[in-house]
Amino acid sequence: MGLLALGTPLDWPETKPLAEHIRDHGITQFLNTWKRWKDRSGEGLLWGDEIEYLVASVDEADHAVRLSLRQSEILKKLEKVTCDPKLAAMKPAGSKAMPVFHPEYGRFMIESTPGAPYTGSPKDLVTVEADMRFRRQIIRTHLLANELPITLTSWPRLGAETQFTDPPTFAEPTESSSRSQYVGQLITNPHARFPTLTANIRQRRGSLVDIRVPLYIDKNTELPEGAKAPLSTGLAGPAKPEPGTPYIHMDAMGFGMGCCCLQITFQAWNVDEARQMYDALVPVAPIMLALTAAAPAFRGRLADVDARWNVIAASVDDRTEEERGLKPLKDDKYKLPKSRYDSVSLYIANDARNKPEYNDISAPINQAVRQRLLDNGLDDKLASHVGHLFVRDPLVQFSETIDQDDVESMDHFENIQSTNWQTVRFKPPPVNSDIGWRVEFRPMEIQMTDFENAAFSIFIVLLSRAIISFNLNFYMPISQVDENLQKAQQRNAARANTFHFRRTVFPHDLSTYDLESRPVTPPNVTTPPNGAANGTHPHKHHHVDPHGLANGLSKTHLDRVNGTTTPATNGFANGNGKAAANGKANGHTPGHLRHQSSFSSCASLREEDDSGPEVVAMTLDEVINGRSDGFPGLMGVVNAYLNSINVDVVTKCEIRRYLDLIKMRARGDLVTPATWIREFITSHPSYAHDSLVTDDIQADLVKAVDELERGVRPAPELLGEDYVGSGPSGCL
Ligand SMILES: Nc1ncnc2c1ncn2[C@@H]1O[C@H](COP(=O)(O)OP(=O)(O)OP(=O)(O)O)[C@@H](O)[C@H]1O
Ligand SMILES: N[C@@H](CCC(=O)O)C(=O)O
Ligand SMILES: N[C@@H](CS)C(=O)O
Repeated sequence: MGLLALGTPLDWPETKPLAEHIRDHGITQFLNTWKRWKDRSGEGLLWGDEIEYLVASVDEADHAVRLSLRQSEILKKLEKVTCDPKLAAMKPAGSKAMPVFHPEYGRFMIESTPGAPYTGSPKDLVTVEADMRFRRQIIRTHLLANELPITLTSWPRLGAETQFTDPPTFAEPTESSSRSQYVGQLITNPHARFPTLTANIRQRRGSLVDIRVPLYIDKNTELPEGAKAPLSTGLAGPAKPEPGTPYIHMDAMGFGMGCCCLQITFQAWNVDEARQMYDALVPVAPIMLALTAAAPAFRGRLADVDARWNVIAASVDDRTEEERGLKPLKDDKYKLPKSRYDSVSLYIANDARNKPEYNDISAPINQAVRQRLLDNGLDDKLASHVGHLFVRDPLVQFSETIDQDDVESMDHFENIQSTNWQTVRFKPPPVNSDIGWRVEFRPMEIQMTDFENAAFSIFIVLLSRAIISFNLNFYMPISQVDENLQKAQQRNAARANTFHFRRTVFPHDLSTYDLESRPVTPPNVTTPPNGAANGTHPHKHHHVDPHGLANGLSKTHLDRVNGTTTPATNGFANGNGKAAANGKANGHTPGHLRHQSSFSSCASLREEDDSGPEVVAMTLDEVINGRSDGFPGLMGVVNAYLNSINVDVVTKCEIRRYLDLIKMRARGDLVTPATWIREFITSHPSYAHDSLVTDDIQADLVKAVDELERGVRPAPELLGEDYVGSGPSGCL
């Protein structure tokens, strides 16, 4: 969630003339931070998740479930959680502090974060689910008896024809900040930031936002009025629906920013590591969007997409007609190919592997900003990144904070930064804090259970460790990443689509990797007792061992990175290539997903074959679980990382439960939440094959989602046979 300052918000005509002042001081603030932090190392990996919830209000008499608008009252209660001794006594053993709850855009939304960031130690990773469940439990106990905390990405009937909020709200097309014909002011968090963002986006754009999602056509679907009309404006990115495609229309920021996601923020050792991690995660973002897809319905209708991304992109699209290329540039400065909420357009690492040809899409840059940063000693890649963010205008400014102390504040910088909602965010250190350079991973959709939310968080954290430890190379042209982001949202993308991905990811020339200059073993990971470790290895090593250990890395390479390697004996991967093939894990896989689980999907890794094209089309299964040509898959590199560190047996078993979910979903053995929700809707007795999600269907869906989360409703096709809600994992 962005900057929540207090004050008197300015409307768009008042904000616009301040844009240059805000940008100018924003850059001064960034430079002050840069000077303080450019050579400084932080404490290494600390990370945290953000979980967004919708609060549902059940009306048994009407057989309807609506969005509860009691965000403020609920948050007021949740603020006191830290000092409630009864709740403190219930805190899970692994959680370091009581959780924190935050407001979000929708007046029906709550966000939670852990009270203190986690480390990357495997023991810490396995506490994440309990912490998430604790947070949900706390919310649950602060709701009314008929309210439920639900982690659905999109509320199917937001903005639909019959009442969808509790208390009832009505569209006020001449009054509300969005001017929507479907939703009223009261769906928006009343904090000045949110109505002001909404109104200023609309005013800057010069019209209401215009969101068009392809409609899922069933045999009795009545085509909406205008279905045959050509689309004049619409979604960011290349995969717009063709003219005449029937679509679901939405016209307010709340349709997008009222969606929920799962975000992960990592702290890096230093700025270079943050830039490296950012770049590596850019191509991973669409993959994880496809794998977590959970939004098949909007405004009471089934969509022909499975994910929220384009909806939010269009919901905050403040570009004028000139900027959107509909008119020649006259009053505006830039033609802007993307909305403020969209995919990353530039890689930023100062790395020889970040080649110009990978930055192959139009990414307008504020050249004055770029030049100022260059003049102050920044390199071109970072200067261009900031210059690219700073083509945008500020959207929310308070009259009290126009003049700031540029040494003590980052607010003007954050004003622009926090309204550039990209798939990955590079976050400079805050002022007056020990927090260092961070990277936020933002594409994932929220999952219905905390088991899944924990699984995806843990997977991404482990992937980030693998990226850093092995200096992985995921670079591919950004145009192909963008194509993937569009494909990721298509219906059934996880199972049916292919995605561009790089085939060779391990560094073949390690001379690009300066092992001497920094520690590469994350500080919170147990260093093997006999390990020399920590990046002080003197040798240069140039090739991945053709004989390939279980994990696809040469022994020498692992020795360099970790001080030692014991893949065959540490009980993780088994090196014989059989576990993945026969579907059985290392002889002992108790608990959840037991029937099909295997920890070491990397077991059959071979030497990467670097002949042939760099980037190829892969199924999601291949991107995650690897290919027979030696591409290890994202799971392969995660396993290789885990093989390279010491982890006790119980912790390994716990981690395996989470990784198995990812592996099996990628393989298509388990469905995505979007598929599960779509099937629930289309097989509901009240569904008339007309694409409509009625109150009746939504009521049953929301109850089912709650039951699923609590573990009282089995859904083996989504969660595996052994999912037990908050019950025991079977690993002890
Ligand atoms: N030093 C740290 N390093 C990494 N993550 C941290 C650190 N401190 C807190 N976090 C985690 O970062 C996550 C986001 O917190 P933060 O306060 O940055 O949110 P935010 O400013 O609202 O983010 P955004 O608006 O970019 O989504 C939380 O999960 C929090 O636990
Ligand atoms: N809820 C938004 C993210 C909001 C934010 O940037 O904090 C999403 O689903 O992506
Ligand atoms: N919560 C997001 C979207 S409105 C922000 O504050 O930036």
